[in-house]
Amino acid sequence: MTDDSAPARPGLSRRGLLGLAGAGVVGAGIGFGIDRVVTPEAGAVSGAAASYPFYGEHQSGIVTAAQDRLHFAAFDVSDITASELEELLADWTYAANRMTTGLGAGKYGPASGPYDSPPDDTGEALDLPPSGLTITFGFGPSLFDDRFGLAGKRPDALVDLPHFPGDALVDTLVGGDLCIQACSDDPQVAVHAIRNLSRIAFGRASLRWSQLGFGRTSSTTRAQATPRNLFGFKDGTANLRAEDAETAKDVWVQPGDGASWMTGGSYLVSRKIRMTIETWDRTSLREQERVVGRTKGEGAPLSGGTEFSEPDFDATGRADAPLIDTASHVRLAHPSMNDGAALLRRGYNFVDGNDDLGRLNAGLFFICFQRDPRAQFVPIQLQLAKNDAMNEYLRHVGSGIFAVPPGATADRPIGAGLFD
Ligand SMILES: C=CC1=C(C)c2cc3[nH]c(cc4nc(cc5[nH]c(cc1n2)c(C)c5CCC(=O)O)C(CCC(=O)O)=C4C)c(C)c3C=C
Ligand SMILES: [Fe+2]
Repeated sequence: MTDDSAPARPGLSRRGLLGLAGAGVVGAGIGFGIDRVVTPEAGAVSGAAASYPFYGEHQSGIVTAAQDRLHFAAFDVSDITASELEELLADWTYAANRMTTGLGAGKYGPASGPYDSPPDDTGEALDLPPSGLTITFGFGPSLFDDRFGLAGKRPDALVDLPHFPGDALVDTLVGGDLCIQACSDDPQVAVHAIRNLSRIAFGRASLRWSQLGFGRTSSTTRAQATPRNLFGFKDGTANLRAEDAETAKDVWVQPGDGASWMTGGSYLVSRKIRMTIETWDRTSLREQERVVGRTKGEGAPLSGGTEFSEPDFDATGRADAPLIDTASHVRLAHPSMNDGAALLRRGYNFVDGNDDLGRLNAGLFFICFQRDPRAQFVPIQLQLAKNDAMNEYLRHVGSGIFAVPPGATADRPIGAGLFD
């Protein structure tokens, strides 16, 4: 469908224009013909046609019903100026807004526009509906060093994560100046989004590391059934949910929390966690359930009840032993063990081929959102890293922390508050 109705880019740079159209010259008025179909009512339809608005008070992809696929990317910003960084964020905003409605990244589309220039969209999503695509942007601690004059804008909550006991982080899987989380129910749509945003960034930011995920490992709304992780257990049962009134205070940065440009934003922590599934698969069901603290079939707490029953950590069985083991994951991650702290989890399973020993390189790409990582992810992970029986089957190899600013509007691109 012909489209030129997307909101104009605020202050579009010549450089950005070139990036969006590839490396060539953009000719005015040529070839507005081929693009994808706009979904009429964002969020009102489900399935492949589902579409969530990019613009809004908060970024989408946080409390949005978790989609089934992920492409996550961390970028390093090149040797550019602060105003070129601002232009990059404006160009990303423009393209992200289009792609989440099912349009191509640029106004011409993959098979139109100036014939002697590269197309402004790569084309692999041309015939595909938006499939619930959300694109969520974040800023890593390193963005606030001395390169862009942003040191004074670094929120106190955007801490450098401490070294946790047992961490086996690999340098090439850690950090990043910027991140983009693309989620969709169609893997090709998520990959198309990251590919095009990366293409638009050419010369301004480059990929540092990236991760594909399949199979969500959380539910973020009450309507969603609980999925399973690669240990075969239901994951996401006790997650924060979009509909619950208390979720907002645990997820969104509130006025007075610190850096005012982050009000309405959130903090994302990512951990690439390798799961030694071959060892797990040789472990008895009794031991698997002891480690998790829930039943494998129903996902009910070992203290009894059904999936959504509250765990009773005081309940005891034979010889007065606690029914939910003191080292079980569920007990140690529970708010009652962590000063009331809770997380909105939004992770994905991954399998990245196999290692030299013939074991699947599999695990969970853990993502969580929160109002303040100093009071949420850090203490919970410290507790787990020290005491969790699950550690025997886990290895944390990648890590990232990012400030996720509030949502953009048609005239205020993502991260505009950094440059006020
Ligand atoms: C620091 C936070 C967490 C990490 C890292 C983490 C890794 C991890 N978790 C599972 C599997 C399950 N986790 C479950 C519950 C759960 N996990 C965390 C936090 C982290 N998990 C929290 C806060 C909770 C909820 C605790 C509660 O309030 O009851 C469960 C049980 C089902 C559920 O509630 O989701 C499973 C199963 C894996 C495999 C893993 C690393 C690979
Ligand atoms: Fe967990």
